[in-house]
Amino acid sequence: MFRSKASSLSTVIPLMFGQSNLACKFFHPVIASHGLCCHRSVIYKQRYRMHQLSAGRRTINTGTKVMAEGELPSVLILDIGGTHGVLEDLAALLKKHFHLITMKEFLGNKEEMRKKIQSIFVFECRPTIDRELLESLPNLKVIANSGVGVDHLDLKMISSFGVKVTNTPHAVADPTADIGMALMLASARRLVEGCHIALSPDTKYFAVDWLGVEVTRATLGIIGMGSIGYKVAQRARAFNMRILYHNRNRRRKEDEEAVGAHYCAKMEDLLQQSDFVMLVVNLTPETHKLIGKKELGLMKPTATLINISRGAVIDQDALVEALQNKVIRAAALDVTYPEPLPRDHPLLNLSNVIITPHIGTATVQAIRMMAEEAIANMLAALNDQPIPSEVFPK
Ligand SMILES: O=C(O)C(=O)CO
Repeated sequence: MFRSKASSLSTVIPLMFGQSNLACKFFHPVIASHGLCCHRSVIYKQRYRMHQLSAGRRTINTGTKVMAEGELPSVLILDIGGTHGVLEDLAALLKKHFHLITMKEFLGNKEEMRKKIQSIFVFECRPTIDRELLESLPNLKVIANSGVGVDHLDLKMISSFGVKVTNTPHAVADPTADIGMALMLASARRLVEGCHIALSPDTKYFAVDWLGVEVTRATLGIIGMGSIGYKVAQRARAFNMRILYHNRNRRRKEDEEAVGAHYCAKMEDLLQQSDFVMLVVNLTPETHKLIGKKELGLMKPTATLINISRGAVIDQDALVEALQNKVIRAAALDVTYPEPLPRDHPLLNLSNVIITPHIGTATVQAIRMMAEEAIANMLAALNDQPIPSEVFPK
């Protein structure tokens, strides 16, 4: 069922583009101070205004109509609802542009709300969207995912409803690369074990009994050299690491030289040479269980596997076996499948494993920046403007 692109928002016409950041900051210092610069009139009238949003290196222009408060386009929020300060902050940001409808409100008053909803904001990468929900929203135009990975969304099915999907690649790159580095360092230096020892009542211990390994000058193999992988390489360079990478497409020579990264056309070569292997690929049918028994067997027995992409990129049973049999030294995982792991999962009982609960983007700054990126995407989609970060089905 394809929906006509001419929606109830067909009256929304962008009039003017190109205002400077400075002018935007002048008009809206509060928003500008958070990295997003947005010129928004305080007078809610049927007038047309231009919004310029910029965060970091990005500058996104979206034309949007400034609407009466009660006429703001409605956005259905999946998985927000908490009372935590950050989420309230995020909701406040969204409320500047949208009328917010929580899933609970929607389910309690479906008939009344169905036709109003033009966009869905997916908070965190977990909640999925099914056919039934899409069928119930005749005016839905865009699903804005906060986060880069959209493997939890059926892009083909969503697109068959004429609905666009967007993500937030800019907001996630730095914090996710930071988590990759944090896991690599924590695993190398056995930080979690050290912390437990320091906290235990018996503080008589000998560091020589649990020596770590050094990250400095070691070889790091990055599998997946997109923007997050590249940010990891930039950080690793500061540790004088030898950097190898494997990617579908080789990066430009200038990019390689800037971080001193060497391309491995064969993933096997990278696995054999690396002291640390970091997974930073998207989860796709091609990368599902990319690292299994054979690949783990190619790694050095002293090597550490770090996963900041998606749990299903690793064959988890093969990983448990490899860790139990010391085929590799250790693993540090921000992602698993399922999330969270059942309490009796063997990965939770291995001393050479560190697991964090998918916190790549769990920072105050990233949550805000993801919301800003998602807002820019939604406004562009609703105004039939070029969408800064649209994701297409393959
Ligand atoms: O952005 C995403 O998809 C993440 O999972 C970040 O950790």
